[in-house]
Amino acid sequence: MPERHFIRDRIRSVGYAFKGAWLLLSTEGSIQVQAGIAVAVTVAGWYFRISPTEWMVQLLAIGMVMGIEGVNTAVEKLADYIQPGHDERIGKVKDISAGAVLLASIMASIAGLIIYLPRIF
Ligand SMILES: Nc1ncnc2c1ncn2[C@@H]1O[C@H](COP(=O)(O)OP(=O)(O)OP(=O)(O)O)[C@@H](O)[C@H]1O
Repeated sequence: MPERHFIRDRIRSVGYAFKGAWLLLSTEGSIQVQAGIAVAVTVAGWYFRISPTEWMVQLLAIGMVMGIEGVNTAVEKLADYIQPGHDERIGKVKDISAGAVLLASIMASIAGLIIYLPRIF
């Protein structure tokens, strides 16, 4: 029964993904800081009664930053496994991966300023 296998395999994949998300959140300092910021802006969203559109932007920004941080963490771990010693190419791969997190974080911060600055000042 290929359909049954398909569904069972998808459920198993979601289980692995939850396991990975928990591993990320419980062991990685960078994502824990981002999770803390996510909680803070969620509280701010309730406090300032932001609009449904602003909620969508905020939630997408949180997901974008934390998602890219997760991929960056995976790239770093894979890089360390492939090359535990010093290697210029590995350094570049890690820099680019960290740069992706930085770009997402800058854009998310600007979106946050657009939402909250008019409410604070
Ligand atoms: N094997 C390596 N070869 C060359 N340069 C490296 C190597 N590992 C790390 N680097 C350089 O050091 C920087 C930091 O790497 P590191 O793996 O410590 O990342 P990090 O962002 O500090 O990660 P974390 O704090 O989550 O462990 C990289 O962006 C890269 O420039």
